[in-house]
Amino acid sequence: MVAITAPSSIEQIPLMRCPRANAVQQAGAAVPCVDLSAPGAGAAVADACRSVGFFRATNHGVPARVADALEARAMAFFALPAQEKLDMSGAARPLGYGSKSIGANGDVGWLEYLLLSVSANTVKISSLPPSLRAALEEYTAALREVCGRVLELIAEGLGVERSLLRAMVVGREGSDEVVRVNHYPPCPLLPPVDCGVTGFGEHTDPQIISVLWSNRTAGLQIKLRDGRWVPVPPTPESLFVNVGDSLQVLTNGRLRSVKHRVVAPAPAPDGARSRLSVIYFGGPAPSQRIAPLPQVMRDGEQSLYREFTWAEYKRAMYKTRLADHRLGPFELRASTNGGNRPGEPAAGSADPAHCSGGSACGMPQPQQVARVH
Ligand SMILES: O=C(O)CCC(=O)C(=O)O
Ligand SMILES: [Fe+2]
Repeated sequence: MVAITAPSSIEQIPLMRCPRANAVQQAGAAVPCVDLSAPGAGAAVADACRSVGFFRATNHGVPARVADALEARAMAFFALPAQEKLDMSGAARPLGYGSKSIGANGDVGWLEYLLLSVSANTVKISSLPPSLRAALEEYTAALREVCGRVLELIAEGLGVERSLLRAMVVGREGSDEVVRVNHYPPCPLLPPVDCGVTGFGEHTDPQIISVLWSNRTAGLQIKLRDGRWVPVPPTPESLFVNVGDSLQVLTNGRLRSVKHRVVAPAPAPDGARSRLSVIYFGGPAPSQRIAPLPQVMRDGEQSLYREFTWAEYKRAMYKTRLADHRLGPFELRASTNGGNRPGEPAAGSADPAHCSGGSACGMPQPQQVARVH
């Protein structure tokens, strides 16, 4: 989840360098898949969260009709005139309806979205169409169960008490549950070869975990530990689980939050479909202390992070850009590369993942952004 501001008049959306077509075939293998109902699922989930920070979950127990109903209601909402969408949900500050502008600090993408807080299983915005609200509430209730189950499996895989992580989010009074519905219409711009138009810029999710569903339209990519970006093939019958920054801290870095991003759907001769994704973000209560859990630490192990509360981390996050290494200021080890994650390029240095300066896409500097109006 990221902070959102009101739609702005921003006219330029950055391009990103995309994995070549042959990487798409390898991608399936790079994304771990865990059957949540299988014996040994705890070890498999913990392994995936250690090695990639992301996995595809099957046998998750959410009936297909729940996501299908939400997709239909959400697409009907996004088809409304912009003013009606704004009147119904308010401009995203950070909650509400937003278009192209993500957060308060200049991030832009080819998308529109609804960002909603859900507590006591009630979507907070009462002026949304009742059928959309009902679909969101049913979906959230189902996803909360998946989140709880995954957190139990992670605890089991880490060898700690089963309810330890789950209890921070599920059934905890005041926990910070947020749902985001992202709509990426087909983008009419033709980016240079091996590039795409940014749908949602690279970031990690700050919560404990997030669970994503998408329709059949591709676009999500994750960054592997070796620095390669790989596309995540969309499978609407599966859910995708992201390790968030808070879980990284709670496990003292054993599990690592995954960088991910979305490339906007390209125009296709057969008429590309919109991408629709719905993400449930499992965040703790604002007063929850986030620090390495004593239960996961070995004797004498040093904490890699200073303790903070979830409210403190959220405040800090609202001041940053999507791609910033937001845990940097909370790390206890001296940083040697300007607050970026170990092994990642320092801010402002050439990152081969981006279409920058012309080297990646053969484009001169001023054209590294796409004009959208
Ligand atoms: O839309 C997607 O597929 C992912 C979006 C995302 O990462 C987010 O909303 O945090
Ligand atoms: Fe995300």
